[in-house]
Amino acid sequence: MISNDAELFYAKSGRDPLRMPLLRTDSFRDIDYTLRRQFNKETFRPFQREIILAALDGNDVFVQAATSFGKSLCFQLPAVIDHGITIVISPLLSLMMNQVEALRSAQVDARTLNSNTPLAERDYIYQDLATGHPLTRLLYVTPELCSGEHFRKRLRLVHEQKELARIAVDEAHCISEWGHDFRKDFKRLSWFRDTFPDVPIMCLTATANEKVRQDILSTLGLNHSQKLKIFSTTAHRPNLHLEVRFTSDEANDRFDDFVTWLKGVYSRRAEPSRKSELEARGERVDSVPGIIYTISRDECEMLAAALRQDGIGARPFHAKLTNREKEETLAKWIANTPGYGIIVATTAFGMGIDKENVRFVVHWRLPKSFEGYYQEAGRAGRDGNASYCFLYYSREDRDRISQMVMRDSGGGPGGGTERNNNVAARQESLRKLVAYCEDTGSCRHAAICRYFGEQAVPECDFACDWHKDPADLKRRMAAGLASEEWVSTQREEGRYDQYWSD
Ligand SMILES: Nc1ncnc2c1ncn2[C@@H]1O[C@H](COP(=O)(O)OP(=O)(O)OP(=O)(O)O)[C@@H](O)[C@H]1O
Repeated sequence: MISNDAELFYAKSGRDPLRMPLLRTDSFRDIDYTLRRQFNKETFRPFQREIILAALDGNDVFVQAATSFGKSLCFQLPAVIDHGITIVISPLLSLMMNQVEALRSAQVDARTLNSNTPLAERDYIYQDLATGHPLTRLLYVTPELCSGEHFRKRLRLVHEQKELARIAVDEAHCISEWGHDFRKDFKRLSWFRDTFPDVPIMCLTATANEKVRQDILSTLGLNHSQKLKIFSTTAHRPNLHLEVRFTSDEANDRFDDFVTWLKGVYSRRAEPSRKSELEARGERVDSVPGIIYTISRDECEMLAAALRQDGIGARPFHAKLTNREKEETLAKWIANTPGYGIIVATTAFGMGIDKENVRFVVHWRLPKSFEGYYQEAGRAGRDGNASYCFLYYSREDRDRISQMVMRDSGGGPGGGTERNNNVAARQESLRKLVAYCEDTGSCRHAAICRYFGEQAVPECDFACDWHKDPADLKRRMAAGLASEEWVSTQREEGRYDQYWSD
């Protein structure tokens, strides 16, 4: 039964009452006011307004947008305005926790239900859902939890009361077996559309090619939706300066090269005019927030220790540290605490990290996928200021990483179409990343946009190594890499069969 007020609202807004749970009043639809009051932001970024209005109009929405675009706001703001609860499905506990903390400090009743949730909080959330009229506005959950009958029963109850406002699937590329981060449990999210055909779904990702996008839409049952709105914006991040640095096992010069670069940055920051500008912003001359991605725990620990010995504040971050150690490192890094300028991380530290002033991201080794490279580099420059992303590439690493990708996928094809598709997709993604590294004839930004299926060539204001000096790029590659002949002899002798444990 829909109240008169609500009927009036629907008549005014043109929204279909059967399509959406009840709403509050018209005044709550002042999205600019909510942006300022609740989210403490002055203006929408390009396309955020359109996406939010499409969601508030009860549409299913697919959002593909660059890293740091501000995708979270696109479901968080409607969740604050709409009546009922929004369920946010997210693959990473750290990502959920960061978002919940930020929302709670903005006075939004957001919670998370996952394997780490304390018992008392878990009980509270289940009781809140059991009322059918939950007070929680956003509930962050893992895809695994959504498969459990206990949780599903509670959601049915909430839905019967017309209080299930929306399902938001963050990092939606994890749904697709054609994607780099495929998670089996994301496939089971088809349950939502099957069970609640009237509840809108929003899915968001920074890394989907056409095949992945189609897979996401069909898995979630959105491909035949009459009310689907697709927003696809460029992957281009113009403020990131992209560079490949070539090396080899024999040269083994990453450490010296990096330290020389970093000390050069420190001395430029120490110049009088720059120094006073930095100090006015509360920044230190000899500390630049950054992330170095390594491929293994051992390398991560050793590199952080070596940098500290050189007087550079660097801390390791990997899956084997205790939760307490990880939380402390992250908090101190975010607060720009002396000694915590650089995080040396394995890929356990990736999606969703949202520190605005990260000035560089270095890939110490070749990442395992193109998407992983883009996601991780995307942690840099989230405040829009110029930031550096460089990747150390060697052909020996290329062969080792290929071995690792084969090993991760169980040695190759065999074991079901889904798995075979994923193995093939991951190998293809790595192949394209290798081609990107060895390409000395085109803009890095253009190559990234091409990878994600964009036709238009983005503008690059000398923000990549090719645009800066194409001849130097060619020269550096020729001088820096081991020859294919050498690498293939070594490979035949099994020299690259050993790989790292991550
Ligand atoms: N309209 C806005 N005005 C100012 N800041 C904004 C606005 N929208 C979002 N932000 C900020 O931009 C940052 C990035 O947002 P968010 O974490 O949602 O990015 P994202 O698109 O999910 O990126 P990624 O895919 O890289 O994780 C956050 O710090 C967020 O608070």
